[in-house]
Amino acid sequence: MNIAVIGTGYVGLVSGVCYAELGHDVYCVDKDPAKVELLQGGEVPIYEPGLQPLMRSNADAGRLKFTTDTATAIAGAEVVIIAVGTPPLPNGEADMQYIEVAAKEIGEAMNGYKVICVKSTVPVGTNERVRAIIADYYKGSFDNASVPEFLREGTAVQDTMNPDRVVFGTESKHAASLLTELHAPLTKEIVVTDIRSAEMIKYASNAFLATKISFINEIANICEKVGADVSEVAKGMGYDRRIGASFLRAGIGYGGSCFPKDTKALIQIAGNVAYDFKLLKAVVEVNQHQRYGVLDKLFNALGTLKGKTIAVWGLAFKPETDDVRESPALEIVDRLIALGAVPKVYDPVALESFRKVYDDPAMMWCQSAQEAIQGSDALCLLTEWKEFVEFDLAAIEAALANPILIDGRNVYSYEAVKGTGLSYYPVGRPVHHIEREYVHG
Ligand SMILES: NC(=O)c1ccc[n+]([C@@H]2O[C@H](COP(=O)([O-])OP(=O)(O)OC[C@H]3O[C@@H](n4cnc5c(N)ncnc54)[C@H](O)[C@@H]3O)[C@@H](O)[C@H]2O)c1
Ligand SMILES: O=c1ccn([C@@H]2O[C@H](COP(=O)(O)OP(=O)(O)O[C@H]3O[C@H](CO)[C@@H](O)[C@H](O)[C@H]3O)[C@@H](O)[C@H]2O)c(=O)[nH]1
Repeated sequence: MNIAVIGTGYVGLVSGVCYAELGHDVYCVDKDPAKVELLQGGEVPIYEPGLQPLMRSNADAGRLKFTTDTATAIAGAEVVIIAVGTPPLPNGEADMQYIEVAAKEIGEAMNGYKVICVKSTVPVGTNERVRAIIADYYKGSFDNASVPEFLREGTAVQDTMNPDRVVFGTESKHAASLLTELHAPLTKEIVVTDIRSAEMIKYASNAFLATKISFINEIANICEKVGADVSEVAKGMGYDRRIGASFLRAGIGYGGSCFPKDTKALIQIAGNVAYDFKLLKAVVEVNQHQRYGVLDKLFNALGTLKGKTIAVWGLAFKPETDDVRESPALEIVDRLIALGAVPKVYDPVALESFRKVYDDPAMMWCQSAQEAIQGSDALCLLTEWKEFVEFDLAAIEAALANPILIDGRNVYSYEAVKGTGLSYYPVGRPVHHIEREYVHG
């Protein structure tokens, strides 16, 4: 099949590479000439495990090409996939400007029948709008489909090649059979539905996962007060198949380019049809508040933050990515500076991407985890990178001026902390377990 992908962000690049890996001819287009030049030179502009070798092997095999010109990319394509950004507007609504420009450019370049798919996360009704824009410029026949994407950053290749399901919405039998043929090698679980339902499935899925996280974070906050252990609670809940074990890790709340934006967009989508999505509003509010737990614990431990050096391990919104969009670390570092502390920050891959969006003369940029903790008054772990999880706790204790460890991701076991002199502050787990013999596995 000949496929054109519009936009080479996470979604466009990963899906383009994966479609090529399935043996299709893929032409990716991006407006950003610097990005296209990098991609043409075999370099990947994002940190995503496994992506670069797959991209290079498919480019070398001639199945994957990059251009800045939409007409060139779509000329021979049967399927056109729009994967441009839909960032949040100040009121939370999704910004449709990139989608609309992409639709116009496709309309202008159309040279025959194609199936136009929207993979970007878009409000219900957007595919109809895309159809109308293209139809303004192109009078021939074409079909539309909503093909939402469910990949996670950090495991994007694995998720795309082994998805739990593929969802698409279309009114066209021909488009349905073409898209089924395209995705059949990936999974048996293909949900074919109408366009509006497909658009809603994406928002509903992200909103539900965000709800699970805020739910377990609230349980964690109660656990802290009643002396229960949220990781035990989550484990006990997760064995119930109706609940499921995933997305019940308590911590500093969700970040990233999707959950924060898509929850707020769904609240707006509901609001536009006069529906007050109370539950989701609470999910967002709980998430916003959850990150402040780190600061409360620092206050408890240190009394004041003025003049204190605070090691911050982890700036990315999750491990295995350099993406810092909506990372809770941004606000935590900002608050630390506002409170007169000196953050000593380190992340294995996200230092540069963080520096591009946040810099302050009051902070110290460290080149190693060890450098960040050396002589610091406390350590806050904000991203559960393997390097931090495996760090020797005795070495942390030795390096810190005050042996205070705020574990925002609950990565250390009581067993590991016991026997060290660290004052340990996890999320929703009682520290008195450390003092007594811990008998549960
Ligand atoms: N990032 C994720 O993990 C993820 C996962 C699932 C769904 N999504 C959704 O997919 C969409 C894309 O997300 P992303 O993170 O890949 O976006 P991104 O912002 O990282 O990348 C978008 C790319 O599109 C390019 N672009 C914009 N207008 C263009 C045009 N007219 N022609 C060609 N290129 C154009 C930009 O230059 C940019 O490189 C969003 O709607 C997002 O919500 C993202
Ligand atoms: O139990 C959990 C699970 C996740 N998180 C946090 O939630 C955020 C999002 O994590 P994750 O979902 O793994 O990463 P994303 O790459 O943002 O992927 C989400 O957003 C994408 C964009 O829409 C969707 O495609 C994916 O299906 C959806 O999982 C991160 O800050 C995590 O630290 C928790 O706090 N606790």
